[in-house]
Amino acid sequence: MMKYLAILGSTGSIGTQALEVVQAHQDKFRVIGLSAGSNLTVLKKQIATFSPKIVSVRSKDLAEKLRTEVRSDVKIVYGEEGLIEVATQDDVDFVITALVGSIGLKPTIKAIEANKQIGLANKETLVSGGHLVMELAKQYDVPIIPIDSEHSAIYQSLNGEKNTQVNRIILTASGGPFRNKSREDLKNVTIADALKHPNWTMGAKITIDSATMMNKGLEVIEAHWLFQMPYEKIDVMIHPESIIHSMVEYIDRAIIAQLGTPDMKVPIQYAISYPDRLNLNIDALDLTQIGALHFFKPDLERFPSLKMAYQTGKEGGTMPTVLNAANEVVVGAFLQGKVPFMEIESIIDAILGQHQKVKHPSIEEIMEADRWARVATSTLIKSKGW
Ligand SMILES: NC(=O)C1=CN([C@@H]2O[C@H](COP(=O)(O)OP(=O)(O)OC[C@H]3O[C@@H](n4cnc5c(N)ncnc54)[C@H](OP(=O)(O)O)[C@@H]3O)[C@@H](O)[C@H]2O)C=CC1
Ligand SMILES: CC(=O)[C@@H](O)[C@H](O)COP(=O)(O)O
Ligand SMILES: [Mn+2]
Repeated sequence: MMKYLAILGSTGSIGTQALEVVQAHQDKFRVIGLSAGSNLTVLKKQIATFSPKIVSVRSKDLAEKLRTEVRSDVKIVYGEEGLIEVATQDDVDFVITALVGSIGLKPTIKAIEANKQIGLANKETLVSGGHLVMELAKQYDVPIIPIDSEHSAIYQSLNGEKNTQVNRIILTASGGPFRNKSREDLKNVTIADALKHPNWTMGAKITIDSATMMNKGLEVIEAHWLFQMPYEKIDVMIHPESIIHSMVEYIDRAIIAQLGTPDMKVPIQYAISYPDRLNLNIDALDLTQIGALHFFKPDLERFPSLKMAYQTGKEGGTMPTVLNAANEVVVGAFLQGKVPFMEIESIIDAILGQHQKVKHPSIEEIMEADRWARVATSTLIKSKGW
């Protein structure tokens, strides 16, 4: 049966790979909606190839510019309302959320309320408002199928098993580009160094998160919500080769893992075609070529972001919302050369310390905490004068 898709963040790393999968399986998928931020060059090519009915861009100006450059039968919308309109189109069955940042939260909520299935790459949505998203998904009986590679691996390893039989979830982490650097070495790293992920080619924000290991911290919170697991049952293991994408240990101590070459097309195809799988024209994993896989315990003093995410996740309420928003702002500032790499964590820690937690936040309180954290983080960065 044909599946009708909307892709939020179609011009990014996940969005473009999702479209590659779709293009190779045109008999199964039809693209109804796309959304970009400001990359009109890529978006125009996607419009020409996939003929969506509706596309959204970041701002009114960009929407007006695009309107003069594409076919008049494509509806062009913009901003958060535009994202929501794309995600809730009547004929869409499945929404791929591949936006970066908590901007994805509201459109995801609206898509669930419109009974759309969700393929979720946008982890910040669950970090910021995980309790709301999961409650709604349950209420509307809408599946949230992870695209993040670790969570897809867990989803695949859990397939058919009961949650109550799980002893722990083991998230693997590459350790990022600075896995072997001391805190002292980190004082001299550059933006270019931080953007060199050892195993994955991804968008800039998640690549910096991998370098601080905040990515793994966000993924711990993401796993807590997706799999309804207490934090005590979520472990992180450094695995530099990124071949085992994550594993589940059951109460009988059996461990089930998902392995593969690091290629996001695997979790993307799994999410969009679940419960079936699609043929992918990618390299097969040859363990005899790899020879050895390695595993280490993460050093939480060496990677304070991971420790901070566990603590913040356990505190709950609006604390993870603030962690996420502060991280988004400070990573953006790092990428503009305004914050030294070593100070990313101290800024987030300071903002968490200033926040008055709301225990059981509504969507409005989540949005307010997100706004507050963004202003507080920008103000703190400016005051430092780096
Ligand atoms: N890349 C990867 O391999 C993986 C990514 N993820 C997660 O997937 C999500 C996407 O990551 P990735 O693809 O790497 O990110 P990219 O930065 O490559 O892409 C982000 C997408 O979001 C769009 N966008 C950004 N800001 C806005 C905005 N304000 N309004 C509308 N659109 C916006 C961008 O548009 P434009 O470029 O046109 O401005 C782009 O289409 C993240 O949450 C990430 O953590 C998870 C696992 C792996
Ligand atoms: C591909 C993917 O899912 C990323 O989240 C990746 O796992 C990042 O690598 P790290 O393990 O270095 O955070
Ligand atoms: Mn991941």
